[in-house]
Amino acid sequence: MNALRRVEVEGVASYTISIGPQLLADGPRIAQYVRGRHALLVSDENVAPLYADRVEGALREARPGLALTRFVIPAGEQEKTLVRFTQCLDALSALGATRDATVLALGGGVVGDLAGFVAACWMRGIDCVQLPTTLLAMVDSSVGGKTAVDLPAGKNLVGAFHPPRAVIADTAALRSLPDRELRAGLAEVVKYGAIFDATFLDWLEAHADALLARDDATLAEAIARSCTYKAEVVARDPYEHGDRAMLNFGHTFGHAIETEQGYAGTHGGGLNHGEAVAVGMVLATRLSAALGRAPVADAQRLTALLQRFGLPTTIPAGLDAQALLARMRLDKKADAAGLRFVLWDKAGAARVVSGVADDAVIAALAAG
Ligand SMILES: NC(=O)c1ccc[n+]([C@@H]2O[C@H](COP(=O)([O-])OP(=O)(O)OC[C@H]3O[C@@H](n4cnc5c(N)ncnc54)[C@H](O)[C@@H]3O)[C@@H](O)[C@H]2O)c1
Ligand SMILES: O=C(O)C(=O)C[C@@H](O)[C@H](O)[C@H](O)COP(=O)(O)O
Ligand SMILES: [Zn+2]
Repeated sequence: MNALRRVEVEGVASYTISIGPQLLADGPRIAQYVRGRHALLVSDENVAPLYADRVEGALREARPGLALTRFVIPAGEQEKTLVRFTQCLDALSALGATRDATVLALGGGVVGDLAGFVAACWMRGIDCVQLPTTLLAMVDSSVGGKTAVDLPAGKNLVGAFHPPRAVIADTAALRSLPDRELRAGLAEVVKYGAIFDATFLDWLEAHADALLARDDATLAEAIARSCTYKAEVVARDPYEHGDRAMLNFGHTFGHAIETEQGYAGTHGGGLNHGEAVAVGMVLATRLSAALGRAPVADAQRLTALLQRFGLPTTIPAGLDAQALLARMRLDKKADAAGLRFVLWDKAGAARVVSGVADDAVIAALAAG
């Protein structure tokens, strides 16, 4: 079934997530969210050759006279930087973008986070339409308004909450996605089952083969269900003062791994975000079990599902436990009292826990 699906994100700045095939060629659908006379399409060097002409052509046809330019970065996590942020602002200046301008983020989470942050800052905030092209971006990064760039010291350390004007996920774009990136997206999909709904884990186990085979209807269902989980918690807690922090399950460990690897990611021989989160979820379940939470059987089930999706579940060789712990001190959940972790009570239930002893964290890391 290839019908259009819509998920609404409620709240002060409510918006619609549209999910379906060929939406990047749907000029009127995209144009309805472009208010002014200026638009900047931000993309990367893998995605732009595949889809930028299609989006721009459709948009120009739907909106003759629109001043539309393109800013393209090299692909990869190492490009989610303040340098690219500044260059992107320069592109808006060159365009003469006014306050009703729109940034179009065409790509994965790297492009989405960077472009969203640019939109948050230009003239103190302009519209951003997210056009996610990776599974990870469709199920997670395009939704919720977290925008950021990385610093050498830590992931997403500079950013803003800036909800998108709309999210338009063209599921046909997933056909060109490398297998490794599909699997990375599945890590964040598994996360929703782990923290919110054990029956979603049942569904993922039952549909693992169809997801890996990129069955259109199954992928669309996984995207819509993931967006629904995220939309609910983001509507309740847009600025992460409370249970939105559950979405950080596996991320304290995962971000430390990404940072310690210098954001090498897919393009530099390291773990990408989804892979690092997969390892991080396994470490978080181990830490949870050591602290008397999370039945061992549930932890084994989660690990098995991640492995079935071809995701790593152990820390890459050569990373030092003390160095990773030091990285975690700049995690955004940490406060004056120290580190806070999203720990697991059981499949489908998690909570934020303060005061976790360093020794317990080191022990979880040392077990691999
Ligand atoms: N803001 C949030 O809430 C949030 C949530 C999760 C992740 N993130 C961030 O998202 C980033 C990871 O995003 P990602 O996994 O999408 O990685 P990514 O943006 O690096 O994309 C992965 C790779 O796939 C390529 N690609 C993208 N779409 C393609 C397509 N359709 N066909 C062929 N190639 C394609 C890209 O060029 C890149 O090489 C990280 O920086 C992470 O911190 C943010
Ligand atoms: O939307 C959220 O909230 C998330 O935590 C989603 C995460 O998957 C994502 O990686 C996010 O960027 C992490 O946020 P951070 O605040 O830890 O940088
Ligand atoms: Zn994430």
